[in-house]
Amino acid sequence: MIKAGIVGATGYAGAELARLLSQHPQAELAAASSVSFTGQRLSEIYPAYYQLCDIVCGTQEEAVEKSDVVFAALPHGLSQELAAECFEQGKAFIDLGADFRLKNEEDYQKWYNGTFAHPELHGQAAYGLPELFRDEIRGKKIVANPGCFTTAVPLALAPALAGGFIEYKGIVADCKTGVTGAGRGLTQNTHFAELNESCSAYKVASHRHNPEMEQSLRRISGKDVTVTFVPHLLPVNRGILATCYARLKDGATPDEVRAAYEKKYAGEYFIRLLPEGKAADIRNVRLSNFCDISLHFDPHDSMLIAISAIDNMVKGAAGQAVQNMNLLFGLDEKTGLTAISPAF
Ligand SMILES: NC(=O)C1=CN([C@@H]2O[C@H](COP(=O)(O)OP(=O)(O)OC[C@H]3O[C@@H](n4cnc5c(N)ncnc54)[C@H](OP(=O)(O)O)[C@@H]3O)[C@@H](O)[C@H]2O)C=CC1
Ligand SMILES: CC(=O)N[C@@H](CCC(=O)OP(=O)(O)O)C(=O)O
Repeated sequence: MIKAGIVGATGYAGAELARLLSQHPQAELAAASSVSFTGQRLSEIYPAYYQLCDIVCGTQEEAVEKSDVVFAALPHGLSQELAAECFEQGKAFIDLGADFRLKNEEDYQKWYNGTFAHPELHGQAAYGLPELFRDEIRGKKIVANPGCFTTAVPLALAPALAGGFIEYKGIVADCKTGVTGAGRGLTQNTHFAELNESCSAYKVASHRHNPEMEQSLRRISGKDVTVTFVPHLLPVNRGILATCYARLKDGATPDEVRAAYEKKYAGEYFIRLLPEGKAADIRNVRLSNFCDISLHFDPHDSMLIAISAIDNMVKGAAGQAVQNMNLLFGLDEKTGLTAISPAF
């Protein structure tokens, strides 16, 4: 059994990891850490886990010591020293935060107001989006788990961009998210009365996931891709819906675009390319590690509209982190992640 530890286990992403790891047939939750709840059981904080995941929260140091793989589910900026400690001790490290996602330090400074404390570790870190960058993940000790929007948008656009079927400028990603993406702490925007029965845009064209999604799309296409990205907050707990608009190049046909998606995602268990006429829907991926993608074409304006849906807490965070753990430890990627969504 792989011994897994979660640092920041009491937050939403950490708690979701605890849920998935407690059901994993080849891993055990060996440690969970918290600053605010040290000494308390995770099931005291999240009663759904009563008698199923009663682990007592300890310190960060204990989590490292007891684990083969350490998951960090901490606010941005707190993972670099922890990664260095794990690396020194030969432990695998999977960061759910953003400290290792951006390859360019200037981008990291601009969007996260931080520096690369251990530049050599950034060189070692793999970007953990297996369906696009699987080969770089195998054999690594540090994995930067992507953010939720930065999973949904690149998966929706990658085959069209890599195949050269769409213009790489002028792409628009209009995204909706569930409120758990904001974490457990309460803010005015996530207050029930402010959120319920509404839907609002935030960080319009100024969200930190913008450079991250462009980084992935540039890597897979070799082009200087730009994306106009606008996130919106929905009054639901879970889910990301990414509606991506891109202009088709002259001569590109819907059939060949669809064929490129079929080819790229053939054999990708977690990607479900929906049949023509269906639209991706967050309800159908809820609590699962699947990413549903639907393709639509607007002939009068020569547009591709690629829509992806994921559960932000699973494929957008904890599920993908477990998928990366499976890859690092040579397990079948699907291990512990085959749950399907409830039908309604
Ligand atoms: N929610 C989501 O959909 C996604 C989240 N992520 C990423 O996962 C990470 C965690 O997010 P999320 O769970 O939503 O956030 P939460 O705010 O819900 O949880 C944050 C966790 O970090 C701990 N923590 C806070 N401050 C400190 C500190 N100074 N030192 C040590 N521990 C601290 C808290 O624990 P305690 O107070 O008990 O110590 C808590 O367990 C973030 O980097 C986020 O970007 C990534 C993808 C999606
Ligand atoms: C609703 C909400 O606030 N969502 C978060 C995204 C959470 C996430 O996936 O991203 P990180 O890991 O980069 O934090 C946001 O827009 O900042």
